[in-house]
Amino acid sequence: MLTGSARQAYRLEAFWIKGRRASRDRHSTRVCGRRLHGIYCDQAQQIPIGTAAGGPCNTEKLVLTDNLYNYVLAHTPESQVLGRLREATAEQHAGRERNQVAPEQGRFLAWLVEALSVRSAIEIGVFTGYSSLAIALALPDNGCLVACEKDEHCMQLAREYWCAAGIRHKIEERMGPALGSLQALIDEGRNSSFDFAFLDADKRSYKSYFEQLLHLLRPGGVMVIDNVLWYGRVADPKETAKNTVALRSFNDALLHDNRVSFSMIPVGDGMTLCRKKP
Ligand SMILES: C[S@@+](CC[C@H](N)C(=O)[O-])C[C@H]1O[C@@H](n2cnc3c(N)ncnc32)[C@H](O)[C@@H]1O
Repeated sequence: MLTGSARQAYRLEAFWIKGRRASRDRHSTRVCGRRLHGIYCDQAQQIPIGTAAGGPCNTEKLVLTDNLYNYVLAHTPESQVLGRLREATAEQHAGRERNQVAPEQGRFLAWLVEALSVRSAIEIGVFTGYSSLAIALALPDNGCLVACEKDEHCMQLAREYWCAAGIRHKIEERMGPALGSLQALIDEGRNSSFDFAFLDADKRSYKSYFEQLLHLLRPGGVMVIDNVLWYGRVADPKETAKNTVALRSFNDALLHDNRVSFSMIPVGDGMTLCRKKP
């Protein structure tokens, strides 16, 4: 039984559950069945590396049923202000609330920020500010989140809740197309100054954002990239929409990128955690 904001979140996330289930089913049969990528090399250690798709994959796979997802939500702490923002987004941006990260993803981001002792963070794609708020609440009082967004309309709700949560002073807004905002940060000499980045904007620009964020992250810094499974479509060759193709290409390119180590996690719509190698 869910209460209050968790129940609301559960309703909002119903489609995520479907997307994730489809993704898992397709992923398991496709990925376990054949080798998807060639051998590449971990330059740090000069060890040839294949992918986990190369051999048998008999590990028991967990199907995230509605009941189980309900259980996950019931064990996902969410502050009241985050719950209220979720409800306000559903009311004021009805039909677009799926843009928000799921509650367990917000919690995961906040936990990473705490665990990695992040002081300076950057987010690409704010929408109504749910993930920004989760990150900023987890930052120390003198921490900073640079929040990049182009849509002034959705930022109004974000600002309202950042103020309500008492974390407005931690947020530096960068309004406008994010490629320009990131280039401005690079030009201002903020290279290698960020501990943490969260990428959640237009999918076709992910490769460009990734390159810019690599400049801005310090060595050892961590970047989290959202929607890497794109409702399971990345694993379905019949899906040829531009966003799907872009995400597939982004995921493939990472396999050969020796500047980072990474791990793809099937949480929400899929998140990849990347660490810039020192
Ligand atoms: C998926 S939503 C972000 C959701 C947010 N991270 C959350 O959890 O609430 C993507 C956002 O990226 C923004 N966006 C898309 N293209 C952009 C661009 N070129 N520059 C800046 N923001 C962009 C959209 O306006 C939208 O608000």
